[in-house]
Amino acid sequence: MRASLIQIGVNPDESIEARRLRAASLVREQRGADLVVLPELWPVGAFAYESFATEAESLDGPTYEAMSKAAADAGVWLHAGSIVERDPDGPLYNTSLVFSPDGELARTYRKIHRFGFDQGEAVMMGAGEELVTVRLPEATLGLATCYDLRFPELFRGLVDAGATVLVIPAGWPARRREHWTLLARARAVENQSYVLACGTAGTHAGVEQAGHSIVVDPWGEVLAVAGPAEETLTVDLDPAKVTETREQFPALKDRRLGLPAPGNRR
Ligand SMILES: NC(=O)CCC(=O)C(=O)O
Repeated sequence: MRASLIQIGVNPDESIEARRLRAASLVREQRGADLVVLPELWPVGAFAYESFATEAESLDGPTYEAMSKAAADAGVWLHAGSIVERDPDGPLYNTSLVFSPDGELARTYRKIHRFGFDQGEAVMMGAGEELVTVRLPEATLGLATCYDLRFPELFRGLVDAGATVLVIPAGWPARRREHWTLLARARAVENQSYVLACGTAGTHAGVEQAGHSIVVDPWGEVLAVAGPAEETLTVDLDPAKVTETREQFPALKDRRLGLPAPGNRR
């Protein structure tokens, strides 16, 4: 199973429309891959809070249009990263779009953990409430977005729902790059799953992006890692390796769920 992660640059000198066209063309170049992944909020920029409301799109908006066509032209499964979704009946959401190779919108995922504490995304967007997996012929994707990476219980839920490849689009800042790499490997090891973590390059809203998109196998080996600049990583995954790892080192079977709260035992 061939996966391509497009670590696109998000910079203020490029318009959103120009970036959409460029992203679509980069996706088309990945013909021959099974799965292509773009990062979080690449049209507007994950930290461009002041543009969230004006650039919000409906689920059939311009990013949908461009990515649906690109997926169909390339004949790939496309995790098109996320958009600022305008729900006509509710708040904005940070919503990922996954297309099948015929360009159909197969699944959407609204980011569950919003970043910013008491500002930015955390106050401007609604929180997703639903775990999302996507069945591909070779693997089951478990979806998460950026800050979600810090919440291991989300990934356990995805694994319990059958995920074998955890896909994490992000707009992660350079100043916490070590966290990004460490957490991506931790999620792979503890869940005995592939991790495809795709970040952005460039600097927007004054926040330098980490880049360093990373692909980790179910044993925690780093298969590929990008540099800080725009780059596409292409990696061959072996779906059987998930089953092998889980059988040969069956730690997931040793979980102890439902233990009582701490008592007063000495
Ligand atoms: N866009 C994000 O979710 C940023 C997350 C982040 O910067 C962090 O967890 O650190």
